[in-house]
Amino acid sequence: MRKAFIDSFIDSLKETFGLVANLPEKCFSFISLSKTGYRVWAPPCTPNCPEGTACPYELILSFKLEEDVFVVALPKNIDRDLKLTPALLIKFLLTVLEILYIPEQKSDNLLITEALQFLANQFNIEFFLFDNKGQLILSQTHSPIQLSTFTLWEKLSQTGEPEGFIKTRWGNFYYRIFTKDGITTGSIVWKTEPAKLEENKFLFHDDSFFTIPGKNPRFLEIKDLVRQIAVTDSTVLLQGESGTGKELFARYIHYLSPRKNHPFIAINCAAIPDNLLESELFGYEDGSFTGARRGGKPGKFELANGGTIFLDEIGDMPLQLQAKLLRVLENRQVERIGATVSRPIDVRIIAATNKNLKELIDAKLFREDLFFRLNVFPVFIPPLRERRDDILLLLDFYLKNICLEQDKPFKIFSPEAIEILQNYDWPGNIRELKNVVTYAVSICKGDIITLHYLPKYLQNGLSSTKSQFGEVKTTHPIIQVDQLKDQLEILLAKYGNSTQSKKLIAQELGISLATLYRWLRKYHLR
Ligand SMILES: Nc1ncnc2c1ncn2[C@@H]1O[C@H](COP(=O)(O)OP(=O)(O)OP(=O)(O)O)[C@@H](O)[C@H]1O
Repeated sequence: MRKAFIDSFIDSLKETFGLVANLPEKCFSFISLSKTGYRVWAPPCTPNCPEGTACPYELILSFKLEEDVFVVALPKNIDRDLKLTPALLIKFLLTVLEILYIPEQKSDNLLITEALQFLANQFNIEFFLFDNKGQLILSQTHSPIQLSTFTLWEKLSQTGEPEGFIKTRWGNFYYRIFTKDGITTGSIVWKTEPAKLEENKFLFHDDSFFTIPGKNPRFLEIKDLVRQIAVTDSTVLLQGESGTGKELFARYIHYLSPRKNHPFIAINCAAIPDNLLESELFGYEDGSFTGARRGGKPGKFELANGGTIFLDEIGDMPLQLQAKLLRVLENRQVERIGATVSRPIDVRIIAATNKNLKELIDAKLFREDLFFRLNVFPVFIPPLRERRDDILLLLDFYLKNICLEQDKPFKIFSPEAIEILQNYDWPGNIRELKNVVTYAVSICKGDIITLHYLPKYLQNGLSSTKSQFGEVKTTHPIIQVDQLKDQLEILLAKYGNSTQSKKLIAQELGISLATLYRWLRKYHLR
């Protein structure tokens, strides 16, 4: 058991940090084990170490397994410029905890829980580790205000998702629930310090957390299909309006494919002038044209070798290049401009377009044979207005994401703002939604994003969006009610309970005092 534990632990270290170094012999004289059999060091390990702060390691873990002593060191600057950040540590600890978290066998987790506490301390992370019944196993807090773990656990129990955010009066928390064989074994909740983008990036962008939000049944079917296609080597043609997520899906496919550790190269065929597109795609040989770089230059196809090339806006590719692309697809070889020989390539092709390729074929602007070559796996991504049930989810996703990026406390939308956003047409799809949330978060100083903080064109468009999409729904079950109640609680905490305070709250919410009293009665807040 212990051996398996250590093996998984080291595997997790490697997986998270990419590299785990073997410590030089000379270091061992400075490293001792504690009575408990392990120790975590932030070098220098002792004041006597001649290396001192010049030590090339960020962190050293030493531990004894039966008679063997293991020392694992994380180098400070490996080639990809690893920085030991709180986010990276949490990711690592989550990986380890998920593999090993067995509440009944706490002794086996001693190392990791100690390490967790040590690291939390080093990096100022506040966290709480619960067992499956909500009992606190381990915690680390710095807040002068004592956080009620009961409240935290209660909120956690209501979430229903394996990971996500909890907003409390004491700050914002991120949580992760652990399960083993489908049974909840425990959970960890940690406070998202006023997050720095770089440090928390992994939560949203790192490969191992790669996710495409969306719960609409049609969208889920597409995600399923894409997951199946991803593991094959087939060419994929992604179709959908601008901003629907074609590039995101292309990256998703690449990440899920066996090519994931090789390059993903994207090129937008519409953004590059026709005369440059050819050399960008296929490269050129030395001296093949005036101004050509000495020694020649590889094209995107060569750069993507072993990986995936994403040809965005393929409908805009000039006809003469379409012929050349067709040859690449058929022969799996590229010929640089000016070359006499072809080079073999091993590249998966994903193409995307927001145009109707059939119409372009009819207009003789797109080659039919190329279309058939590309259209091996067609994927249609629906516009946002056809999956309205995802609007709230995406708003929520971006709201949290952008608050973290901008280092701001979490905010919520007022019911009126949600009403407008929910009923808007979103011609620019998710890109537009993301921009609207970014705009609102940037200018809103309070906790609640009211109508006032939406771009003017949305504020003015209320009546037209109403008539365009029929009756505006006035309730959005669960989320809206929860949000409204939370929002009222926050404002009461902020302004107090007096009549004067309520006037201020009503003003901030843009509602009448009578409406505010009605809402307070409804949620038993007065
Ligand atoms: N399902 C989704 N969930 C969250 N964000 C998404 C989703 N789909 C797209 N996005 C975001 O929306 C923006 C636009 O996505 P993307 O660039 O992939 O769209 P596109 O269809 O390729 O657009 P275009 O045709 O204009 O190139 C990106 O910031 C992307 O991260």
